[in-house]
Amino acid sequence: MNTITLEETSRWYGNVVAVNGISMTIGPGITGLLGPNGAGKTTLIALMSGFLSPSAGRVTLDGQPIWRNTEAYRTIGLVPEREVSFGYLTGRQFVLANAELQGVPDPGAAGERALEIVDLVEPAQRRIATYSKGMRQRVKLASALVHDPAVLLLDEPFNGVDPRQRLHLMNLLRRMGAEGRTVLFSSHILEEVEQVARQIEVVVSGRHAASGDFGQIRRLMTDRPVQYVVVGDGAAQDRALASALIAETSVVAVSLRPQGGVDVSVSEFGDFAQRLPVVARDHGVRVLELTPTDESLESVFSYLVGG
Ligand SMILES: Nc1ncnc2c1ncn2[C@@H]1O[C@H](COP(=O)(O)OP(=O)(O)OP(=O)(O)O)[C@@H](O)[C@H]1O
Repeated sequence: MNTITLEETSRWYGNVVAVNGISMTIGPGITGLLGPNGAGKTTLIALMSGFLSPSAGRVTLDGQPIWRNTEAYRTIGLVPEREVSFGYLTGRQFVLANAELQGVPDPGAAGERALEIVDLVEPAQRRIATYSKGMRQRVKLASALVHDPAVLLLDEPFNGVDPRQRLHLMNLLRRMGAEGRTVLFSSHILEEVEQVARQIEVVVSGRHAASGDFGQIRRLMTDRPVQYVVVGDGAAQDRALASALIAETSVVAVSLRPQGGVDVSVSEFGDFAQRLPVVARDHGVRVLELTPTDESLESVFSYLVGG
């Protein structure tokens, strides 16, 4: 129930392939859609919410295609990434307008209920233009909840939101997930996704790169080969360290840097982190610095897709 399925789904814009043959299933509970900027997250969410038709493949809700399916639209709530452009409306007016558009039986009551859920009843008489970033996210969430959707899709809901509001939003999502709704939110930050999502789907360059719980994804990301610079106390120490480290099973390559320090390629970080202090001590080397050299999220992601 309330399961979104993508089968070999692609979406292209002219000759740009934004989503490339993705198959995945999103069921009840919270799923994090993780990927760097431009990975295709917004396009995927637009496909799942029926805003875009797939160029190839199928996107279904409980077996029924979502595109142009009014029934599915009644089941899905969407919190888009873009800001509410009606800053001159009060929060209440905005949420009410959405309740009316959804055609719910009692739009006034539905709007109030949604404002209550996101804890915005009191500021609801103020214009949205006066809201903080976190409040603007919450008013979008309220408007997505007016028809009590069983499926909730949120595009980068934590972007630019301050830590306190972020916690509030996370708790809200947790509650929605615990109620048995299917909740999917996108993010480019692993830590953010880890904190709330039961299941994580990673997309990179329009492709489905990995899938699993946060333990599995974290392991994939930390167990990849990583480059470090280790700096000892002087050139002789660097040399001693280099020759000692190459004997370690977690080390794949070492080379001395002309400017000082040793470049070390590590296949398994956990083991290396435990062994480095031991090796340094055994060889009388003082380690002054240990720095990862390719820790950018992009390098992590490109490793996951084998790039
Ligand atoms: N309307 C469009 N026309 C042409 N190309 C587009 C269009 N929308 C998105 N793209 C391209 O498709 C790819 C995926 O974009 P998408 O917005 O889905 O990624 P994203 O993961 O949501 O990224 P971001 O977090 O930066 O929004 C990008 O290369 C983007 O430039």
